[in-house]
Amino acid sequence: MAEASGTAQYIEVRNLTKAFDELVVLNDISFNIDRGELVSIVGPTGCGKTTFMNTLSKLIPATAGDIWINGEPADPRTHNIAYVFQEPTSLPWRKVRDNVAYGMEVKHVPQKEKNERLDRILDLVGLADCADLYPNQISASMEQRIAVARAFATDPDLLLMDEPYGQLDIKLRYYLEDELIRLWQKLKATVIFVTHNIEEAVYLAERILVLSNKPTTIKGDIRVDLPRPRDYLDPDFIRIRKEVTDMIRWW
Ligand SMILES: Nc1ncnc2c1ncn2[C@@H]1O[C@H](COP(=O)(O)OP(=O)(O)OP(=O)(O)O)[C@@H](O)[C@H]1O
Repeated sequence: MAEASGTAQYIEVRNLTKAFDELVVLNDISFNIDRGELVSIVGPTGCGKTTFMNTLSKLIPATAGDIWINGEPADPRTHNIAYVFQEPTSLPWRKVRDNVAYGMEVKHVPQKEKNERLDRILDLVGLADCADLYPNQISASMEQRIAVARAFATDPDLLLMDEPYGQLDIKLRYYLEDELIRLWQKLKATVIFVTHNIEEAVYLAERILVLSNKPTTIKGDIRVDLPRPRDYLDPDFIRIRKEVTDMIRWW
């Protein structure tokens, strides 16, 4: 039986450390996230953002420390931690609809509920019209929407997104960022979103965690209290972007 954490925090990362032999990448990282928060992680190149997400998702074991969800140590057998990678990850032999449904099948969501959620999500992400196409018949941005839709459809306890729009051109990225906000607001997911792009972090997040160089710790925890939809030219937007940039810059 899991030991209760004794606090009201939804997500608690406690003293997380990850080393590859002598190389300490994550160095005793602790922070909390409220239920339904959208938190962005930014940091210098190679500081360990992907290692951080892989450790949180339990794809790789932590050297020390742990992540707690709702007062229990995170466990992929009992918690639903969804992960959207930078590269599209659709199954080429499945139609768009069946690709989006895949996560729910793995989680054994009952048929009726699965179909209801599927219709809603396909609609929300604008994939309803191409639901019967195969991944090789749609664009890269559409494929990335499959991954995002698939993750949201499972109603995750925690949704991890590792630069999901990093490879897309800027216009598509803006469009998909707005779509992500819509999904997050409607489906009330708790999201950690990693990005290289400070502007994207300020546009999306309610809070930004700024990572240091290796051995990596949290250098800043910045609240982004701006109305939505956000305006890149709003002086407050520019101020926060500068604050984050100044924390990361090494030049
Ligand atoms: N499996 C591994 N074995 C050894 N070292 C690793 C392994 N995975 C990552 N590293 C090292 O950990 C450090 C962080 O890598 P990681 O890919 O997590 O950084 P990142 O911040 O995501 O990088 P980028 O900014 O390029 O996306 C790097 O120095 C990398 O070489």
